[in-house]
Amino acid sequence: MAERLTTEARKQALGGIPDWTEVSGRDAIGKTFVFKDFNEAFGFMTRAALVAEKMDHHPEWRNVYKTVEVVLSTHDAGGVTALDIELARAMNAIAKLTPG
Ligand SMILES: C[C@H](O)[C@H](O)[C@H]1CNC2=NC(N)=NC(=O)C2=N1
Repeated sequence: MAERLTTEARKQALGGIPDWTEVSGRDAIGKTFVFKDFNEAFGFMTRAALVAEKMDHHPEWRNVYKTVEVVLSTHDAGGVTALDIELARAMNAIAKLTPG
């Protein structure tokens, strides 16, 4: 099972993933993606869902029109692990492919 990252390791990893920040009040990372419209937002979610399912690592997320709020945490480990960092990176890459 993936191990929770230390505060230092988490900080360092976040430094390399644009716009992901620590969620206040819990051991998790988050980012709010804003797209051009609902179609782009849902397209992003569809692509990200396929990656998440392949990783067997799933986001907490909320969509309102063109905005997708994402929170990542490894529930089995009770905090942020390398899996969350990997999924955050993948989501940034997917969002880049989405015209918006
Ligand atoms: C049984 C299954 O592998 C686990 O429940 C997986 C599924 N997806 C998961 N997703 C996340 N974010 N954290 C987990 O601990 C987790 N565990």
